[in-house]
Amino acid sequence: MTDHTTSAAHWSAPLASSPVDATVTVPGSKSVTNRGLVLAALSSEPGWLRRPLRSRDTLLMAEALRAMGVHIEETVSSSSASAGPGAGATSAAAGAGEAWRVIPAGLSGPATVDVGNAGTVMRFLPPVAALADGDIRFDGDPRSYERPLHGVIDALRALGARIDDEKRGALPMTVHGSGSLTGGTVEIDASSSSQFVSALLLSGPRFNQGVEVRHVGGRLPSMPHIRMTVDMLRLAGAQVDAPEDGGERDTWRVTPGALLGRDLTVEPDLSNAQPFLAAALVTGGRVTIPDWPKHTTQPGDALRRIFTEMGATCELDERGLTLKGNGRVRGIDVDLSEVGELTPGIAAVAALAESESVLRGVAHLRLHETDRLAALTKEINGLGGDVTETEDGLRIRPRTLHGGVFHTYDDHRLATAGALLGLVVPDVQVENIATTGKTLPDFPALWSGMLGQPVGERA
Ligand SMILES: O=C(O)C1=C[C@@H](OP(=O)(O)O)[C@@H](O)[C@H](O)C1
Ligand SMILES: C=C(OP(=O)(O)O)C(=O)O
Repeated sequence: MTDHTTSAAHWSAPLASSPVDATVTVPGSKSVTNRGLVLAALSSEPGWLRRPLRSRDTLLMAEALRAMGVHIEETVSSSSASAGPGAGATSAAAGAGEAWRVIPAGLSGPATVDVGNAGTVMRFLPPVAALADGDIRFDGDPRSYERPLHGVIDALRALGARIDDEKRGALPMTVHGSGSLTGGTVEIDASSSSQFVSALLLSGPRFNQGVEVRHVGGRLPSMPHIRMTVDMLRLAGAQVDAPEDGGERDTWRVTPGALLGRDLTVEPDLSNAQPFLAAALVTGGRVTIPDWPKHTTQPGDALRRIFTEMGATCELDERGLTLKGNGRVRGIDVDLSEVGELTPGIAAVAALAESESVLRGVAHLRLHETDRLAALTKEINGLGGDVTETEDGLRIRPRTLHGGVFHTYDDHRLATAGALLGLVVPDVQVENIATTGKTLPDFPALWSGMLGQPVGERA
């Protein structure tokens, strides 16, 4: 966690005056949208992405692919957020009917890619760049220089790519694409990010020999995200052998072959549904998220189990997922390795619980948007909490919290965690709420809408 002193305006988190009762339509999944864009760009024919997420991370992905020659046509509605038909009903930017048409073209440089602080862009695109004809320069936010990338760089070199990485294993760097990549078998240590594996698999069908990726090293985090990669590759026509099909442990094989243009509708982002569901849990209210998929590889689906253990009841039916709270929140002892991106939101709920929580298996969060373990500890304790960092997670003990500034370190999930605390703790000021735009466009309006407040009243 770097010391953060930007003077971005503070946002007065609205306090819930009564139990939340709302239906909240959340925008599309970041992880599905960015995989969908990459696969469509590598296809042999045009495809559609319907209800894509339009947020900083996905717009950076689209812009980067355009810079390499891909055509992406957008149908965008005029308003970015609107209050729903009644108090407490609200919908988001990526409304139904919006779509991106992706028309692949010969990938070429020279081009520059701004990765921002998007793990999916900085990891998924270097293999794409290796397939381009020309130099592709990668740069991004200062934090992107600190996030691990060595697994992708070393693997691409082993598979035949030429890369100049001035800082060795990190951004900024230039991939000298030669129009094709040999491919083959490669060993990587992906214990710092599952995105290393996903990155190599996504472009694998286009490598001359395909790719076999073997993870060697500590525990691989975020396995559902790797399953998402495998599922989406198969949907696009790729042949993939994965460990869950009885294959070798920690080994994936992608056969070379053409990818097909698809018409894909993006699921709502279940991890971004988290603050809204948590709002129902901590206020003893009720929130429904429409279009919650019956089957999904998104890690956010684990919220049904985790929040139930923390005291909620969850019901999945034709209206979507409805979570009800009863006004009491239990602590939890849980391994979050598979669903690391849910940690900030769970930590915020745990800080409001009646009993102790232990969150385990998430040491790799120290290398996310910020050092999330240090940031959560400092900020929750800054509001009077009792959080200690463990080797691989957090221990959170019940304490009565008070108001104050909740710093967010350019981390969207820190910002939504602060908003949640401010729902029940008076006078919480969240620093730089706009950072939520990394994956969740216009969060303040969605939050106000959930509370039945006129949009923008508190923003
Ligand atoms: O592939 C993906 O879409 C993601 C994988 C995970 O990354 P890590 O394995 O680096 O945690 C997750 O935390 C991130 O938000 C999205
Ligand atoms: C870790 C996250 O993002 P990224 O895709 O930048 O890794 C996240 O969204 O929680």
